[in-house]
Amino acid sequence: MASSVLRDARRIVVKVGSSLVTNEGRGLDEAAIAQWSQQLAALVRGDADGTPREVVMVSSGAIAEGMKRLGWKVRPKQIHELQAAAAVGQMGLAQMYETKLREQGVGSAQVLLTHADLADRERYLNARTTLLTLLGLGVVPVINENDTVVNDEIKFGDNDTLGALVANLVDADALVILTDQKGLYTADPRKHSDARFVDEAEAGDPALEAMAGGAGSSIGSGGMITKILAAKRAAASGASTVIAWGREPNVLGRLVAGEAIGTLLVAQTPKNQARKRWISDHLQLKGSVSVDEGAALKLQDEGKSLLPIGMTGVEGNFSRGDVIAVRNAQGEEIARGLANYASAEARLLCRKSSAQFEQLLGYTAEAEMIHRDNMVVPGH
Ligand SMILES: Nc1ncnc2c1ncn2[C@@H]1O[C@H](COP(=O)(O)OP(=O)(O)O)[C@@H](O)[C@H]1O
Ligand SMILES: N[C@@H](CCC(=O)OP(=O)(O)O)C(=O)O
Repeated sequence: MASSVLRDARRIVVKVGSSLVTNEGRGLDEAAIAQWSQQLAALVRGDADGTPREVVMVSSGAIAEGMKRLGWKVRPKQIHELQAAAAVGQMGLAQMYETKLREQGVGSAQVLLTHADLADRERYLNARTTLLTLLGLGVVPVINENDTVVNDEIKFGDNDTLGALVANLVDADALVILTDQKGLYTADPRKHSDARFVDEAEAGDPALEAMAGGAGSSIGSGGMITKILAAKRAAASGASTVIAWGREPNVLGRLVAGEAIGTLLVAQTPKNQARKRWISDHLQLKGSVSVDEGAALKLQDEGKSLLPIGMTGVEGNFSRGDVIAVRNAQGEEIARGLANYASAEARLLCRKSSAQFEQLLGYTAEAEMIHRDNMVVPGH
């Protein structure tokens, strides 16, 4: 089991912490970022086994790098000073990844997200679509929190949580958290010399939370507890997590080759099942669309997406990203999922082919009303 989790993963979110990226605050570790970029590029190209993988990098370090650039020795307490430091440091961070990935022949993209972006259904779908488009283009998104616009109450705060939410967002198969320890120990190894290493456990096992202490350095935030909770969150969409030492030579390449490195926290629910459960459990129905017999068959028998051409009517008021039901000609609910178009637009698109969307709406977004990845059809 253990060795196959990363080997079988096709879409991977990698998270690196501030202390690693910035050499515990001494400045961006160019050699380390070059190493990770080389490893990310190898995954994207599929160097190891001929299988290209999609990778998202979640990188911390903006505040630590900004503090260094501003000549600040002590981490400020004021939130606006932290935000200023993050804005300064993010420039260096993005530039460094861009340069190092380009040297490897791989494109990169900067994506800054907030909690509110992922809590809002429409922004969630927009972020998801953009990231999936980037991944499809073979580009590595480099993500950080958009520190400029958030305060303490609505901050992810630590990027472990952000990494897990990104794993949920893109339906990653695995989350790899690179840090300054070899993985999880039974207690903080900086304080307990007798702490034992944990090779593998179930993500979400409450016993893990008792093992984890806070951040070990003055640079990182969160410590192990946020990594344990991130693994639990990632597991909710079916992604397993590995916590490993970021300076382990070729750590990413060796993980996807099946080597057991670091601590593996295994997701208990398979990916597809987890996402579908999330769609059916967590979201309130905002409306519905009725479909003809042909569309109903495509959904129920062929597992296809719902296209507007098969829609005969739209009920209720909903926005892009809301959960809606799909009803057959008899009015029975046959599926539910995330709407790509708001109800007003959906009404215009009924019975229309995607070639007509631009003329009707003035723009084209997705060809589907509900993409099959965002849809639950009972029995499938
Ligand atoms: N049970 C534990 N096992 C390993 N490390 C732990 C544990 N509890 C607390 N830690 C601390 O967590 C630190 C890593 O978290 P953090 O400093 O936030 O790093 P990052 O910037 O990579 O997120 C380690 O250096 C370690 O001192
Ligand atoms: N977004 C901020 C803070 C993120 C942060 O400290 O996270 P981490 O070091 O991973 O615990 C930054 O880039 O500095």
